[in-house]
Amino acid sequence: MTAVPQLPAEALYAERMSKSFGGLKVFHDVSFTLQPGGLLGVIGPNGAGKTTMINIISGRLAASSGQVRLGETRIDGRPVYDNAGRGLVRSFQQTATFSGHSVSDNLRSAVRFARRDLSVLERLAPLLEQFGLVENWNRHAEVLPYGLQKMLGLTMALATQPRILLLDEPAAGLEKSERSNIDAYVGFAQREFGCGVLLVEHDMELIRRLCPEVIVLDGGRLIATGSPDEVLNRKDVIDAYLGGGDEEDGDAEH
Ligand SMILES: Nc1ncnc2c1ncn2[C@@H]1O[C@H](COP(=O)(O)OP(=O)(O)OP(=O)(O)O)[C@@H](O)[C@H]1O
Repeated sequence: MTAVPQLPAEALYAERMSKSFGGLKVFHDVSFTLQPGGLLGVIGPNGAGKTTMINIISGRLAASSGQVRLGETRIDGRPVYDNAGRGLVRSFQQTATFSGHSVSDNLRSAVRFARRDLSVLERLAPLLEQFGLVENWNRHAEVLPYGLQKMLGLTMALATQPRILLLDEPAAGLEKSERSNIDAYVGFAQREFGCGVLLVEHDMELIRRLCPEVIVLDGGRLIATGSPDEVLNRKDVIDAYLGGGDEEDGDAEH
């Protein structure tokens, strides 16, 4: 196998990102920086704009104004496979695996999508073993239990050998007992690939465990930045959650 070239470690810059759908402005002037190897949590009630933000950063949507850069390169609105080749990938809230294809084929597809070398799968071996994907190597993705499908989707994101990883509610749909897999996954991504991780999540226990810093979105605006304990004690953040009626999993307690 040929050696996999290491992509440069570059920071992700969101600069006054805004997004409108027709006359509806859903995202307003949001700016932040994610350093290489860093971990930034993103929280906010339902409809706050978290998924829209990931759609813009991953290239699926162009910002209406402002921009997103990876190092010096503007990436919002660029083809998703282009950004994956550059080392930026996202995971999906729901599972995003190919039905009718084995675990092995799904992972190989992810490698090919980002134009990487298959040797990257060797680097993933400890994680594949830990999640129970090795013992299901030749089974079709759709017959796996939901939690395993979710971990396959997340591991496919890592198979693109990313430097910036955008995680859209990785714990959604997982049993409480399965959620420590997300801790292991994020730790592995940072250690093995030096990933900068943007973690969108409703599970506040997970956010508190993993994230030194979070940003809070509400109504498409960035309303707070700080440590999870700092922001979750702020009145405007508490009001945003109470107003938003987000009671998913009962996790947004303060
Ligand atoms: N393609 C679209 N056209 C019109 N409005 C949209 C579109 N996509 C998202 N929106 C609106 O943008 C706002 C933000 O939605 P988004 O899905 O980004 O929120 P979210 O914070 O991810 O919510 P959740 O936590 O429920 O996943 C919502 O009001 C939504 O209805």
